[in-house]
Amino acid sequence: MNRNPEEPDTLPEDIAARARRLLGELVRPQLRGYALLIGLLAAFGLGNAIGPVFIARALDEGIPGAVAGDTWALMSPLLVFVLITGLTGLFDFASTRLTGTLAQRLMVALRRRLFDHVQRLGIGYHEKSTSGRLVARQTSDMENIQIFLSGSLQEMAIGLSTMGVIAVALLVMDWRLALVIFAGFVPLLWVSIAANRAQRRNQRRTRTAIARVIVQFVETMGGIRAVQSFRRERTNERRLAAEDAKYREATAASLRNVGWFAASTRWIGNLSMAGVLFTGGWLVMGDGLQVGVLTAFLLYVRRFYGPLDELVQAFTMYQSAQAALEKVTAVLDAEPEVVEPSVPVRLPSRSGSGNGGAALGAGAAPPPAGEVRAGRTVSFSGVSFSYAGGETVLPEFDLTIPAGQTVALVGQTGAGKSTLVKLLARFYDPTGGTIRLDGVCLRDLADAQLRQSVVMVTQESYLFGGSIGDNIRIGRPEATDAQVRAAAEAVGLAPFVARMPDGYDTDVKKRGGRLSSGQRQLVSFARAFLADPDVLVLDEATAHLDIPSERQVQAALATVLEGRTAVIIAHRLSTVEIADRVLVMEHGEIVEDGAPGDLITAGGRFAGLHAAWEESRA
Ligand SMILES: Nc1ncnc2c1ncn2[C@@H]1O[C@H](COP(=O)(O)OP(=O)(O)OP(=O)(O)O)[C@@H](O)[C@H]1O
Repeated sequence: MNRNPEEPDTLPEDIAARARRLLGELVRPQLRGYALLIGLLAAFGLGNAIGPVFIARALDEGIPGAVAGDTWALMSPLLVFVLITGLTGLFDFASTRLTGTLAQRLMVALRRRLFDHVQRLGIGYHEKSTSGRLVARQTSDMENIQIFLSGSLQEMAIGLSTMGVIAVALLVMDWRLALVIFAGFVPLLWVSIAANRAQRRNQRRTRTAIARVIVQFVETMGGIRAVQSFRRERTNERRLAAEDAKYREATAASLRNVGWFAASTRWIGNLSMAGVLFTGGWLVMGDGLQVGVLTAFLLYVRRFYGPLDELVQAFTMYQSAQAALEKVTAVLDAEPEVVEPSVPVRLPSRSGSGNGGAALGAGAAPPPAGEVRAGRTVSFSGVSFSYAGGETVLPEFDLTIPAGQTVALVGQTGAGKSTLVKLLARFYDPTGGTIRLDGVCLRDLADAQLRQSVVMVTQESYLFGGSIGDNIRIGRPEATDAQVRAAAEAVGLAPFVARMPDGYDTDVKKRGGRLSSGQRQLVSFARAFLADPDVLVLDEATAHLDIPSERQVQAALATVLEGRTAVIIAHRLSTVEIADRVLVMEHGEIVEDGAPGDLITAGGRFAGLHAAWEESRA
């Protein structure tokens, strides 16, 4: 399996075989349709090929018969010819329609499969692989496969079946002339094999080159603000031009190959024609071959080599589609780094109130003294971690966070705070050791239960197209409007929504572009609160908020964090004030652990950080 998320330009050796297997899997559910298609194409090829037999009959028997007064002798083969060509047209229509339908179905299945798979690939894959490459797979590569399946494949099948039927007809009519034509096959085969090899190489290069062009485009558009702010336009233009040049080069090589292939096949066809005329003329003179048979032969030779031009085109598209399918296969072969267990373990049911969203604005009753009402116990035992191929970020460490506790993680940039919470949300699995939730290893939990139990809010605050209400409801799709409003009120989003033209129905526009980054952050807060998880992770989640908004969120946090376990990463120490416990991290290790007041009194690193923060506020 290809585990390299970068999906290198040099694909694994057996990729062609794997792509064929994938195609087989996609074709299997529609085998009947394909069988019917083969029947229609064979009928079309037969009809197409059999016509000249009746023209020969009209010439050799019909005209002499008509001259002798028997008009029917000429009419009957012509009528059959008209009937056969009419039927052939029907077969052509039916096979074209069916090809289109089958191609569409296959493409939809492939597109869905790719989309579903890519969505499920781990964060590790997406952090390393550029989204532009995946866009190339879903657009340009898919388009190439589609063009081949819905057009070129049919041309190829018709061309080949016509040639097959004609070959038989030629043998029946005159085997000596037929052999002259077949002799052309030897150089034709040699040329085809050579062109096939070169074309496969060229098309793989072309696919890679176009993907790079798309990557450039997607990255530029994704970071358009940074591009314009730092005047990167020229640099990006130069980069795109360089990628375009590579694409041009790859395409030119492919076209050169098609050019010489087409020219060689045509020349071979013309040589065959000359050979048939020469041998046929000689046979007419010396062996009594009828002129009508020779005429039919010449018509056949034209029909025999006629589809070759289309075959050359179809063959180019075939190679392009094959290269595209290989690229798609490589993505489909990438395995999720975080694997769901085949037999998941369920978390024990939570003590106290369930996930009813009781905290949302309603103000939950405090737990009886000494009892933790809800939340889950989080434990790290002998956990170590390093990103793929990288240095150790977290050396072996142990940590237990009792249910219901709010822990603040502080430490310098790069200390490993985000890495620790990414492990807790199981975006990655630890390199060593075990992380447990109420004693159950995260690896043993069903994905759905894990995502329900641990929710992470980051400073990214990604909003999807749709209304503010839709975006909050992502936290819990079945939530009522009242619950959505309660969540918004809890985090201080409600006054802002009230000022929007359509309230909760206001469209947030692309990626929430209509909202300020602070407002987007409040929406993702509301979303997380509505989700009502057992464990809430806030990674710099208040970074974009102004001081009043942050205060408001903090006031809400006191209510919302109650009854659940929370891990908060914050550079602004104001957030730490609501924590029961502070962990100071340095180089992936926990160097201080205690209640905020105790740590300040102890005068260690946290006390230093706190003093500096107090000073900055003064
Ligand atoms: N996806 C990744 N691939 C490889 N290395 C990574 C990745 N993400 C983080 N790192 C590395 O892991 C180390 C810890 O990073 P992490 O983001 O956990 O730090 P942090 O304490 O959260 O920093 P900050 O406060 O700046 O957010 C850093 O050295 C960083 O370079």
